[in-house]
Amino acid sequence: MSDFTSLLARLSCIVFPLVLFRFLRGRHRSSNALPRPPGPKGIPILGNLLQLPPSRLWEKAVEWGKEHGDIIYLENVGKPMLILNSYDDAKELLANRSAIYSSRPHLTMAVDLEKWDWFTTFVPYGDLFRKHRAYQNRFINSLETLNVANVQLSETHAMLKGFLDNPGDYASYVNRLPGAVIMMNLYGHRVERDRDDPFVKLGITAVRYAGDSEGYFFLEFLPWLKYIPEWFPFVEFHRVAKEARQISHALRYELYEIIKKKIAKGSAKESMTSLYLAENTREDGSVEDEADFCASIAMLLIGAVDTSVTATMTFVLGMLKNPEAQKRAQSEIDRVTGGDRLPTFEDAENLPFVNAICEEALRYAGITPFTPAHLSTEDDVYKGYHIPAGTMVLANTWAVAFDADRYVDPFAFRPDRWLSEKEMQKAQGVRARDYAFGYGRRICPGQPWAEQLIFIAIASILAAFNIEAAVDENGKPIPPNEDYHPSFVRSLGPSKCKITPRSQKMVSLIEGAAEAI
Ligand code: HEM
Repeated sequence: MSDFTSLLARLSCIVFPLVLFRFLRGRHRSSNALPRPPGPKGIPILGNLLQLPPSRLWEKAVEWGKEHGDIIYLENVGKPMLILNSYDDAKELLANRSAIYSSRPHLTMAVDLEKWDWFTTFVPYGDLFRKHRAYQNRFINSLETLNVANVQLSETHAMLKGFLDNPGDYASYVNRLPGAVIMMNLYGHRVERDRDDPFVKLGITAVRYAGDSEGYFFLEFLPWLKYIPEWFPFVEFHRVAKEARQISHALRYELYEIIKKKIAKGSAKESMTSLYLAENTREDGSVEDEADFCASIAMLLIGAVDTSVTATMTFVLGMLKNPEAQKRAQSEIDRVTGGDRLPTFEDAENLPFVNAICEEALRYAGITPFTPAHLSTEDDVYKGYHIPAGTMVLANTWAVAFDADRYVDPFAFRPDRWLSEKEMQKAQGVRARDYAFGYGRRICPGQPWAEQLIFIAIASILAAFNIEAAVDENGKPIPPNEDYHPSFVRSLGPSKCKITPRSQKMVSLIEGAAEAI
């Protein structure tokens, strides 16, 4: 955001009478009600708007929590916002009371200007949301429909081959994996091994644009600013919105149209799209409910394309931070596979420590530090506080994941925490998978797909490779990269490390598996 726009935003709200009117009306109403939950004191009219940091609000909320408690109430230009720093509150409001906490706020930048209105994450609770869910659940929650496991396994083997051929570039193979699987599931589209796929790239770009739209939060509180004409000097958001609109349209329709033609020629592989078209193409060639179907599957691409990458990159980081855990997991795998085959999904139940590593990667990664905002649709009372209808509610997953009252040494990568009865008692049985995927009716529909992929990716890497810190010119280990990019979906770049096959046997197993793809 340019300084000018920011200044304009702040000044104009002081003179804008409608805002003043809303503020006065809000104050009058609240005087008769129960108190709002505690939170940092704001200033007249703007409320807490100027206290919101440009990024890492989740960390600021932890700081506020020390003074105000786990439930933090803010008001930004009269718009109520609630941050929930504890798991119990998030579960109570967003899951147990999900009948009234399952909508989404209307976002000026993302929805009005960038036209991500078809993103499931931005769709308010109602018929359209239910329709998206029905399409998504049919294929992604019942993984057998498209034989997802086979695709996940063979693309994991392609990743191992990449590690073998080009270990220094391991991050690019980790990045490729979920995109390759989901493209095959959704569209029957094969992502080439050694080339950037334009559609996966489109998906990643879309996540970036949609995530970055948060940076224009002033538009959410001063939505009339969107009417500033495009030619107005120094107004950057219109340019960004224009780019995003093109990406939004391309993502929703372009690949779908290509696949539709392939299907008509009989040259496409079975996928969510081919099954849908087979069932829903009318005699005149038109397709039932096409626009919403396109939207709900393109959203699955968005959901899948980078979230599991952060978990797998965090796993590599974890192995560099905790080499003992790596050795222990490898011995566990060798006991189950005999060291002469690659792991399969059926091995999962016999690999508790590997599962604990997956869980720790999910916790440590803090992939979505805030659950995307839920919106309350009715007035509510909680713990003696009044929560007005229309409150934007953010569950602070980052605060829960690194809560020292729940987890011993939360900033250490310690998979054994999930296997210790004593530590699980302290954690009150709350596992990373209980909060990493959100809550209630909006819970992530891709959870089973993601957990399965993360397991097979991590188990396979552990079975086949040793991951060690690289050393500098003085022979000292180079510290791993822990610098997560702080966005709506956190991401982590590669560390300088050595990735070497554990045995000649593993080399030939990987070569053989890769040839079979
Ligand atoms: C480790 C991987 C993943 C994590 C941590 C994750 C996390 C989340 C979270 C926190 C939400 C918001 C839930 C809420 O508002 O309460 C969400 C929503 C969503 N996720 Fe995921 N996700 C992951 C993988 C996936 C995958 C693989 C897919 C698709 C195959 C997917 C598709 C979606 C969709 C469509 C939504 C929107 C749901 C809605 O607004 O109702 N996600 N995810």
